[in-house]
Amino acid sequence: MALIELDDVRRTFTVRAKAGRLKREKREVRAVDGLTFTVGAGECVGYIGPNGAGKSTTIKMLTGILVPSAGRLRVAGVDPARERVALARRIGVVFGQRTTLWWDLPLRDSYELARRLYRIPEHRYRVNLERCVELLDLGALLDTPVRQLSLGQRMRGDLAAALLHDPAVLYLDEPTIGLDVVSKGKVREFLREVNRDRGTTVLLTTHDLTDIEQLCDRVMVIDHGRVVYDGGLDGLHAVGDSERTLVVDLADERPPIEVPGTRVVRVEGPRQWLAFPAQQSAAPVVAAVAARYPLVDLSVREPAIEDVIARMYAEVAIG
Ligand SMILES: Nc1ncnc2c1ncn2[C@@H]1O[C@H](COP(=O)(O)OP(=O)(O)OP(=O)(O)O)[C@@H](O)[C@H]1O
Repeated sequence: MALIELDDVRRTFTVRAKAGRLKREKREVRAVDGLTFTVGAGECVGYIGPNGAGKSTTIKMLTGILVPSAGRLRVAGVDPARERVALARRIGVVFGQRTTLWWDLPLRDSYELARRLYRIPEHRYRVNLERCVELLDLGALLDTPVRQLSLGQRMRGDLAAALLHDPAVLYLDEPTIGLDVVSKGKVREFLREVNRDRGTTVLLTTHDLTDIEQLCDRVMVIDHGRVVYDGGLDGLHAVGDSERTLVVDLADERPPIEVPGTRVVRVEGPRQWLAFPAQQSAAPVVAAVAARYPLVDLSVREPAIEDVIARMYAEVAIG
């Protein structure tokens, strides 16, 4: 069942740009330019793209904050802009950059307010709160005012607040931004649990590609308001022509070695770096090196997803 459905959704903004000393001209910006896709129940989808690609505009339309200029949009069967109250019961939203919690209130009171706002049945509220408190390690923080929480603690508090009413869909906008490695790990672990065990559908916007690697089976890349890639991470490597690297420690220093299907990209003493296409298995390359040269050690390095996407953006810009 599709929980998020977009059919040729568009959103334009009219901006006034300076044209000469006194004149101002109206110009149309196509922030979202014909998006058509669906997200099925239980999926965790990474929604990524360069700055200004149209990600926030999409999320704002999905939360009913912005009305599309054209096209059809449904979230859990609801038209977001027309049925905002019904939608609020079905979605949870977490913005890494700002909190939905009451700044001066202890976490506990913010949650109590959410209970009343969403009219969450007492029993369900208690079960959900207990679960979030345990998984997010919030027990010692419940009586602390939000303004006294660290960024990582506040983010964990926000995640709990977004899930108390059992939403079917969770939108996450940069949920790990500014967090240290340990806090990022905790947030990701929790999100994995929410997606896998509760079956909550997740749409995740992030510039941190480790979030995507660790959480999402499907990635959508958007640029200039259009989908330019929709598929798995592996496929993204193929589209971006990415390369893996075999790092070999030879028994002695040599000029760049010659192995079919690879090229030496770096030499440092007896260590050489051989690049080969990411979709290709490393096994034949390893076998070919071992058959021709005396080896001490070797390892394979995966391509950085950042590089893959940068290449893809470059291709899109050129094409
Ligand atoms: N309220 C607005 N008025 C005019 N133009 C807007 C408005 N909101 C967004 N835009 C324009 O629409 C385009 C898409 O913006 P959007 O914020 O959706 O991108 P984004 O992918 O979320 O970028 P980022 O990664 O920087 O957050 C940009 O060109 C932006 O300048």
